[in-house]
Amino acid sequence: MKDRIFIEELSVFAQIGVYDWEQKIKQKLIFDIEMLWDCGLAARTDELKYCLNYAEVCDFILDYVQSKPFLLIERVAVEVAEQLQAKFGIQGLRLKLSKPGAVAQARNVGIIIERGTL
Ligand SMILES: Nc1nc2c(c(=O)[nH]1)N=C([C@H](O)[C@@H](O)CO)CN2
Repeated sequence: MKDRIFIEELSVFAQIGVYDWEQKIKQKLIFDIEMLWDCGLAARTDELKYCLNYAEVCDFILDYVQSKPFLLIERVAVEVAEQLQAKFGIQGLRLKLSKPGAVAQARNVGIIIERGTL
């Protein structure tokens, strides 16, 4: 089974950064996520309750990342991945977290993590 639900360029404004000035502002983070999910039952029944609801996943990420301050993007990425696996029963995922404003000379910087089997 290789089915995946994906989310591209989910933007959230977060209190994120290691410097004092960064904790006084909000900065944009962008999530790109692929989540392993067997879509067979949802496809056969056409019922929302059997799918991995990408809208619910997005709402959860927005609430979680806006709920508290973070220093490192590593912490955001790993915590969100662990929360998604536990809350939604996702066996495997790939999560890319971008902080596009962090380095003026770079178009983008960030982290990519994988958990479970993909
Ligand atoms: N690997 C990381 N490197 C850096 C991080 C980070 O979260 N992970 N953060 C910063 C600063 O907060 C930076 O974004 C300010 O411009 C530096 N390096």
